[in-house]
Amino acid sequence: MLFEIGLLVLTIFLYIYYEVTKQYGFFKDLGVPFLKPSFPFGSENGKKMFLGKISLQACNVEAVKEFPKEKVFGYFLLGQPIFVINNEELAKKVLIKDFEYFTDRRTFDTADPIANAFLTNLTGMEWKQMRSMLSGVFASGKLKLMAKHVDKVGKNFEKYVASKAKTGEEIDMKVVGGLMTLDSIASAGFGIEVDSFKEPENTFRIMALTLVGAPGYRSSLDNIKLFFAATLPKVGKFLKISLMKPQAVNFFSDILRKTYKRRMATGEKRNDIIDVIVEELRSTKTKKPQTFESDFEKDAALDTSGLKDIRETGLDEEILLISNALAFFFGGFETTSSGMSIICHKLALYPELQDKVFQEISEILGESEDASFEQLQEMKYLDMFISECFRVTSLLVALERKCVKDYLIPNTDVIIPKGCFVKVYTNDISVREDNFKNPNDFDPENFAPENNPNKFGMMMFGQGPRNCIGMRYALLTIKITMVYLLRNHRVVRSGKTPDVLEVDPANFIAFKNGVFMKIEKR
Ligand code: HEM
Repeated sequence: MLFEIGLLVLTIFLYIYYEVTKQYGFFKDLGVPFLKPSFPFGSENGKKMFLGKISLQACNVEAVKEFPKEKVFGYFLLGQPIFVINNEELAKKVLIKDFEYFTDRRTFDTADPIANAFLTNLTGMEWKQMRSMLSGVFASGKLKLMAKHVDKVGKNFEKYVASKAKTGEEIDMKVVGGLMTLDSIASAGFGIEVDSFKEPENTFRIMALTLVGAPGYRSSLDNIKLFFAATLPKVGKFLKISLMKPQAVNFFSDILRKTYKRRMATGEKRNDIIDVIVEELRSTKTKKPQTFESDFEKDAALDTSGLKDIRETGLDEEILLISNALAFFFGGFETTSSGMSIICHKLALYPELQDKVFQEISEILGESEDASFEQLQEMKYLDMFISECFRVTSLLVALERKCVKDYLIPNTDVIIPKGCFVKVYTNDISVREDNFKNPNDFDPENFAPENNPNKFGMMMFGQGPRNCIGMRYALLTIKITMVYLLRNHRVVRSGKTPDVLEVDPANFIAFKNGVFMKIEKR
């Protein structure tokens, strides 16, 4: 018996060894420089990441340090070859001009049909169909109606801030920004009004934290599962790995289903994401007109050839509503609160620039109690400040794409084969001397129109047709938060405010040791 068990273990080990190492000659055969791999973790940067020593971002930064002058090189994650593109022109080709070769991202093939239908998880024509259908969800007219829900939450946030100014307590902006973001999504997204500032333990919040696997709500076992689903999808599917905790999925699906049924039956409208998604689902024409409010959006134009009318696809409206609403939750919750943390950290570090932001807010708001959508659009210095925060501190240092048809890298004889992953390294583009007036300092004037900023240099929301679909909504929430934070208060450094925000290796959208600061009354 012992012999049989030993034989089985050996066979499994040999199989894993073969699967992991079979492509180790990949880059050598292509003549592309690469970071040498070793079993089982792959290249040294990948090994450090898997062992929890460095973050996902640092994994890419370390790789680039090895080949700072190469436009294209490779490394291995386990047995998976990863191309790195570290060149602005090539980056533009992969993300925008030659997008048809790189339409997909890494997907998580799970046992969960709702997660499998997330926009983030769709590929090829299915993705294009859904992206086109959702493209109107955050159009200005719709956003303006949603802004009222976020504004209400902003006022709760202001009361909370006032209470902290009185006691002089330190706050962790990642946590507080999370409360603001969550209540906004609850209201503008799910039609539910909660006040997490008063009642942080409310069921909606606990379930939301469980759903996204926020720090403290995700075990090491969950991280291992996620890792398998991302790097060995066949194993992930075989083990029936689910990305989301079933009780949280059921909780939100139930809310969405009931709300959907009630609204269908009563005709009730609240101008929130539920209404807008259903409207978009119903109004979808084969080719919807695309509207662009910036160059960033123009670069995201979708080639709509071959698209069907959504009603011909046979997809179920209720499932589409649930998966898209949850995908927005996933895409928007931790990212927006991390974005707010980055901004507030900079406000605390640069009080004189904070005064300029405040000055603009108070001039534009005047005596008005509420911040109107139009007033928010007028806040141009705030826009510049936010862009500069995201240029200097980005959540991601590289954007990932999957090559969907063999791609000959221009001016070389190297072909990126179909099926390979490519990391477009964006970090260096943000600090290139010729891209910004003052690239090495924190200076919102870098984004002043007269300084001709390189729109490609702020990659926080990605680039090209697969960029962040929620950017306008995220910026709206962030701007409302800044207005209610600063109009009567100021953010100041506290003993625990870090000089530099360091990403937590265990969670790429959280920061090591929090983002602490204090609030003072103006
Ligand atoms: C500050 C906040 C946010 C940041 C920094 C952020 C960042 C990003 C980034 C970097 C990507 C990948 C882009 C690429 O690969 O080129 C992305 C995609 C995405 N984001 Fe956001 N995001 C934010 C807020 C939101 C919000 C509020 C929503 C929804 C309401 C959202 C929904 C999505 C979705 C669905 C995708 C996938 C798009 C696709 O695959 O077509 N994000 N986001």
